[in-house]
Parts: sequence; structure tokens; C-alpha cells
Amino acid sequence: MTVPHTAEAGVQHIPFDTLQATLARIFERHGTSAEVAAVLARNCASAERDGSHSHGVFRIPGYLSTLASGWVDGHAIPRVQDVAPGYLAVDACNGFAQPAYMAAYDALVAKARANGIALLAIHNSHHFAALWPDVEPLARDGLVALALVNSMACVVPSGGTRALFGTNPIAFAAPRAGHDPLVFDLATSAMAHGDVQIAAREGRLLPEGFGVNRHGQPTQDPRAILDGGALLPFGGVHSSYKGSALSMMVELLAAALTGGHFSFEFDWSGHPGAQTPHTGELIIAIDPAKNCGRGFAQRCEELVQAMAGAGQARLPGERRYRQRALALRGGIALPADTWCELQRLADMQA
Ligand SMILES: NC(=O)C1=CN([C@@H]2O[C@H](COP(=O)(O)OP(=O)(O)OC[C@H]3O[C@@H](n4cnc5c(N)ncnc54)[C@H](OP(=O)(O)O)[C@@H]3O)[C@@H](O)[C@H]2O)C=CC1
Ligand SMILES: O=C(O)C1=NCCCC1
Repeated sequence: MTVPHTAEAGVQHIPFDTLQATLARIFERHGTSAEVAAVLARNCASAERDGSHSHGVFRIPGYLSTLASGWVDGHAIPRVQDVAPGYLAVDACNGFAQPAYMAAYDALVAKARANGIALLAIHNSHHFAALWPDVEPLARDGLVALALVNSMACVVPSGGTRALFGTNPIAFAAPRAGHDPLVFDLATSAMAHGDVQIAAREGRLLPEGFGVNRHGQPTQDPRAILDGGALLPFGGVHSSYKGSALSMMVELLAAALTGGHFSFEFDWSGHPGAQTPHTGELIIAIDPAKNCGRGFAQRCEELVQAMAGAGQARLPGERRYRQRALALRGGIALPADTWCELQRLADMQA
């Protein structure tokens, strides 16, 4: 099953609430509880709204084939454990990471405010989405936030010969005086796996230094990367050890520390169609008011102004916020055939 996303087709502008409701119906009709469907639909619709196309509706077929394969439990009810004053653990019970996060969100915020810092360790979970939706709300609640998640072995460690790490993104958010939070969200690989898939579908070559083929030879062909090849860590040929070190850190914090699988550890071969990595996620929330009073957001603003003064043309997150404002005004632009297919999926019985 594919959800087409072709530029040539006519474009329709869909209100956010309509897309979200349609996605929720799709999830519920294809094997999730209403609660899980609501969380995944908001997440996926938000990604599409913000132009995070590698983790928007492009992901729907992957979600559905995974649910059909029995690899993930769409009805899982997460178990939250209060481990220590600044420490929460959640067993996602082989469900998606975001409902597990939502089950512990209020407790995480309360702990961060009480202790100054708190962490949330999620394991036995599947994360198939962009990471910024996991940190931006914390910054809107006045906290500084960091999130890390590992995925599936598709990245060769620096100097290595075979895939071991996931694309392992890191997302950070900080409150900024008078503005939307400052947010970055980046894969520690040269490119997100989803963007490799999109490039393959559109027949585009990748820049040099992004991946290798199944023989370990450099390639710019996304299909060769997907067909037994691998991505390289970010940083380019001379500095990929930096991306590799960060990816290693993500494996340790998102998997070893939480009790989740490393990206190379889980075996989904018994579940044809499975695409969601069965790993872990770590979220850290810090209350800046504990040390800086109300001043942190202002300091953040001073840094941003200084960066602009130094010539930085745009901030991370800025493109997304601009895209969000456009989409909330005029609707989310979807190729007509994509919208048609989503409606068909929402109306069909599993
Ligand atoms: N769940 C999972 O296991 C995985 C999820 N992902 C997701 O894939 C998505 C894409 O990741 P990736 O391809 O690395 O993201 P990008 O390289 O597109 O962007 C990374 C960050 O850099 C910012 N940025 C991009 N260009 C500039 C620029 N010229 N100046 C300043 N800032 C800039 C972006 O802001 P802006 O958003 O405004 O463009 C963003 O915050 C992420 O949301 C990530 O979470 C990736 C790997 C695995
Ligand atoms: O784009 C990526 O890289 C990934 N996204 C979702 C989970 C698997 C890796």
C-alpha cells in the first residue's frame, strides 16, 4: 500500500483539524485504541502541518503495515513508574512512545518544577515520528528540554564497515522571551532515513558523503543505501566521527539507560511489514527558573539576537514555524491523490 505524494497532482488545502480527525480514524480502523489513535494523529498531522514531510502522512503506510504485522501493540496501556524524585520510567508495553510520554507528561513537568530537573525514561517502545513534538510543549511550559531516541541499524559508525547505529535524532527546546521556543531536531546521520526513502521515490541523487552501498562503497544513489547499503553519520568525510559520537551517546541514553533495545538488537524478521524500531527514548526537562529566575528566556533572546548580529540567516525551527503559520491560515497542502487515499483508508474497515 502506498500513499502517493506527487508534486504534479492537484493540491488540496486541508484544515489541520480535518487532517487530524482523518488520521485518527485511519489509526483506529487499522488496529489502535481511540486513545493511541488520537495521540498518533495529532503527532503526524502536526508534522505534516509544519512541513516535516519525512514524518508526516508519508509515514501512514509504514504505521499500517507495522500494525498489520503484529509487531507493535496499538492497544498498549503504558505503565508509569515513579523511580526517584527526579526520575520517571515508563514501560510502553510494546506500544508507541508518544502515548507512553503523554501518560507521564504532567508528572515529568511537576518533577522538573519541584526538583529543578527530571528525566523520563521510556522503554519497550516504538518511535516512528519527528522528535520536536516531544520537546516543544515542554519549552512552552517554561522548561528547557532535551529528547533522544534511537531507531534501527542503518548507519555505519565512523571508520566502520557495517550498519550499527540508528539515525538517532536529538531534539532540544528552550523558552525564548516573546517568541516561539527555540527548537532544533536533527538526525545524527547525514540524512534521516525517511528522507532517503523520499529521495528514492522521487528519483533524486543524494549529496556526496551521505551513504555507502551494500559493498561499503560510497554512493549517491538512495536506492543503493536502502537496498543493503547504509547511511554515514553527519559531519562529512572529515568529521563524521562527531556525528558518530553523538549517535553512540543516543544509543546509550535512549536504550541502555532506559532499558530499551540498541538499534542493532531487535529482530523484526518474524514480522514482515514491520517498520517501527522497537527501542527506547529519554526526555530530560530542566526548570531554568531554579537558577536564572525569570531571566533564562531573556538570555536566550540575547543569544538569538547576537547570532543574527553575527550573520546567522535563520534559526533552527524558524522554517517550521513559518510553515505552521501558513498551514494554519490556508490549510495543509496535500496532493489531491494523497488526500483521496487518506480518506479511503479512513473509511475502510481493517
Ligand atoms: N523517530 C526516529 O527514530 C527518527 C526521526 N527523525 C526525524 O527526522 C526529522 C528530520 O531530521 P533531519 O533531516 O536531521 O533534519 P534537518 O536536517 O532537516 O534539520 C535539522 C535541524 O536543523 C534546522 N535547520 C535546517 N537547516 C537550517 C539552516 N540552514 N539554518 C539553521 N537551522 C537549520 C532545522 O530547523 P527547521 O525544522 O526549521 O528546518 C532542524 O531543527 C527530524 O524531525 C527527526 O526527529 C530522524 C531520525 C530518526
Ligand atoms: O527517518 C528516520 O531516520 C526514521 N524515522 C522513523 C523511525 C525510523 C528512522
